[in-house]
Amino acid sequence: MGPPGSGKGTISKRIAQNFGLQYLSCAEFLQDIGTANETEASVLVKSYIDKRMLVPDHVVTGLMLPRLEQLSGHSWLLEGYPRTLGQARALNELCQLDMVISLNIPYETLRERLSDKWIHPASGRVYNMTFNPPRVKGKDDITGEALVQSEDDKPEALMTRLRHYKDVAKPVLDLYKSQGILHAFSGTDTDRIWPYMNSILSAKLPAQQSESHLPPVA
Ligand SMILES: Nc1nc2c(ncn2[C@@H]2O[C@H](COP(=O)(O)OP(=O)(O)OP(=O)(O)O)[C@@H](O)[C@H]2O)c(=O)[nH]1
Ligand SMILES: Nc1ncnc2c1ncn2[C@@H]1O[C@H](COP(=O)(O)OP(=O)(O)O)[C@@H](O)[C@H]1O
Repeated sequence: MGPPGSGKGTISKRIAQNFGLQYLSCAEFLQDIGTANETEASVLVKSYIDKRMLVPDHVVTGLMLPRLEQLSGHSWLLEGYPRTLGQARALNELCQLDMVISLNIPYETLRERLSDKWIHPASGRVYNMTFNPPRVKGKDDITGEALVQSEDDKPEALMTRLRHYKDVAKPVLDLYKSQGILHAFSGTDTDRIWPYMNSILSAKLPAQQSESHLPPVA
């Protein structure tokens, strides 16, 4: 968990790779559904994503939980789910989480990072012009296509997203704190947070697993 731009995607991929976990990003999963063949669910999901609103709890949960059930027998890392108390309660019904990670990053750092963030819309690949720049300025490393900046990452939009994040996340963080599974990390640099996170995860997680690919979306 963490506010927009806190580095959830960046650090999740690092964790999944280092510990051999199946990685599932809720936003990417919903994006794939929204762009898949037209079904009732895909149209609904797309309509919320396009309005930059959270997909209603019962819809996102109805999609995520069966996906997680497909991963039973694997160890996984979820990014961006649960985001609301309703989603957290639904997930609790399915399984007991081992650990919840929360990133506390100062506002000024978020603002600076996001003003420097560029994405490749078709794949969702994310770049930062100082932290992880593309090989060729303005172009995606894999396809060579143009990178764009999101309206959502401009300072005015960021303030609104941040306020919204705090309101929605607080009860979820409180729940996980009461369960004793919340680990919060504060800092301004992913690379400085990483060694602490790595040592806590190393103490909790069994030896690395070898899996690296998710089973395909059904
Ligand atoms: N300068 C700098 N940029 C970073 C650091 N960690 C991540 N970034 C960049 O900051 C931006 C946000 O990182 P993400 O991993 O996309 O963060 P997120 O929390 O998943 O963001 P949302 O998808 O907006 O919720 C990206 O452009 C990253 O490349 C860091 O330590 N320093
Ligand atoms: N857990 C979730 N619950 C509901 N909707 C979600 C969830 N995760 C992602 N989404 C949908 O996917 C979109 C993109 O998510 P994300 O990349 O995390 O960006 P944002 O920070 O704008 O929410 C959201 O605007 C929302 O429509």
